[in-house]
Amino acid sequence: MTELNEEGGLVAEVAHMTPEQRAEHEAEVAEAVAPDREIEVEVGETLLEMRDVTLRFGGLTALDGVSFGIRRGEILGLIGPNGAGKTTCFNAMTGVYRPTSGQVLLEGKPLAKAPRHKITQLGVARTFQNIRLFDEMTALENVVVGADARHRTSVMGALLRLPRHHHEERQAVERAMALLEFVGIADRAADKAKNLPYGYQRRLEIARALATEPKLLCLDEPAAGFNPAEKEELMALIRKIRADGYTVLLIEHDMKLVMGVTDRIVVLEFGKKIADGLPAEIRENPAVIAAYLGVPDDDAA
Ligand SMILES: Nc1ncnc2c1ncn2[C@@H]1O[C@H](COP(=O)(O)OP(=O)(O)OP(=O)(O)O)[C@@H](O)[C@H]1O
Repeated sequence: MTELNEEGGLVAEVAHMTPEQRAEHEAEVAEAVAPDREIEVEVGETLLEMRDVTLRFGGLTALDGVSFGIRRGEILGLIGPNGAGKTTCFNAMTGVYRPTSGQVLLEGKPLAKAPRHKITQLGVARTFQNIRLFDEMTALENVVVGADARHRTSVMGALLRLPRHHHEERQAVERAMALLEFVGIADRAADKAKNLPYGYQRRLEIARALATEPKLLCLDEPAAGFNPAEKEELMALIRKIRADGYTVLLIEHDMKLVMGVTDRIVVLEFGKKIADGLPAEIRENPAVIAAYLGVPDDDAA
């Protein structure tokens, strides 16, 4: 695996590897990225459930009796025209907003009034439409901070530099490095987030969300501003994340990407769920076509 030397610099050995060594190395990285997460539900069972969720902002009903489940191990697309309530769904799942009525359940347990950091600990992580990184921190530090949400050592332990804290710190750095490699930006680990190219910043957001070892990873328009080649790479990364055992919920405006990468799609319109099915079914669904009528494919969602 790529390692830190004593000065904290990066020693990248990957470039000199044989194809066999590289495959073995990639398997090691994938292993480090997905340590044993304790997930109670089996693959294919409902991991997170939105149960009849209504969310009002004053007189505006952003979500209106929305019900759907996300199954463990799937890539679920959440689409709908602008203002349909997609981001509000994310916000309801991650504790930013409380449903006016209805429930969000993770592994069958209601999230109820759990605060945001608690929901992160329980296993729901997200990225944002507008990138939110610590600009002055390095890429590596951004990921280590993300992992901190799961750290067991107390602040006192850190101050006293207890051996366990030291050990955890080292583990956190190694895992963060593996995460950067996994998303394909390890070569810029030591650069400040603000100096990274835009595509790298988006990937860094994903690495940081994965650092919390989520059961569910929610990606909010991860391809915004990407060119076609970058979109292809992102699709490959999302598939790789799922292959590593994660469950993914994806909000995305680009129909080609959504249709190409998801197993199932839920469609919202004016806060209501209007369809839920396989990509091929959604593409043919008259209610969905009507919702998007007049909107060219590439601009839709
Ligand atoms: N904090 C808020 N206060 C008031 N209204 C809000 C708030 N957040 C969202 N809304 C409204 O709720 C509705 C749903 O918004 P939401 O952002 O969830 O839609 P969206 O499907 O994610 O849209 P887009 O594709 O444009 O991001 C919109 O009418 C929006 O203006």
